[in-house]
Amino acid sequence: MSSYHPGHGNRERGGRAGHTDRRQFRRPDEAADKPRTGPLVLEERQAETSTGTTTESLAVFNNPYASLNIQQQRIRLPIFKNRSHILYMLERYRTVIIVGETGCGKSTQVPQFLLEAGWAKDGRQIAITQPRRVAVVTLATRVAEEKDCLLGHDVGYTVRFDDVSDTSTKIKFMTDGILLRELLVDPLLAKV
Ligand SMILES: Nc1ncnc2c1ncn2[C@@H]1O[C@H](COP(=O)(O)OP(=O)(O)OP(=O)(O)O)[C@@H](O)[C@H]1O
Repeated sequence: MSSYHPGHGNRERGGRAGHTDRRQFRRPDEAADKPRTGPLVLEERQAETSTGTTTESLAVFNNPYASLNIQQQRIRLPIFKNRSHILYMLERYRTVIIVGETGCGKSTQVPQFLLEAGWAKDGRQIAITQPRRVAVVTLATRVAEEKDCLLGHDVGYTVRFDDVSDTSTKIKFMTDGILLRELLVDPLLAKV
């Protein structure tokens, strides 16, 4: 994975028509034996689910802090300096809307702030929805990497036909459709 440059903000979907000047990133060697976390999983799953070629659905992250360790990368994200404000607002109000530029850390950091503040105690889960399954898998993989845990244990995800979580999962990413399905079984989302 050392040759893969995860990124800050600029997410490029490969195959964008007319976009010729984007940076070239080397893809991980598919033949290599790699752990079940990190961008390789994303690529595998995109390849499985993509209706087009793999190149068309490749997600690339450009990260200026890639040389730092993952915790140093976390604290450099713009959202980090608002951590206490966000936790305070979430304690005080039932609904909080967070607006921030793309890549500032909303999807990957807020769930971890909540976990660190004890919101996943007593068997409760922190659920994060995304409209697309690719985003679900990417984010879960990244957060598992940041938490230094195996994907599917403390951090997991559920998309249709693919449940990578267990009963101990504390941060779970899912598609909107999966949350709706869970609402049918548990209308009050008692565990979330
Ligand atoms: N799969 C990944 N691989 C490498 N780096 C990642 C990955 N996912 C996120 N990051 C890094 O974490 C940072 C925060 O990403 P995050 O998805 O939390 O931002 P966001 O504010 O939710 O963006 P958006 O509004 O586009 O959803 C990114 O800028 C990027 O540097």
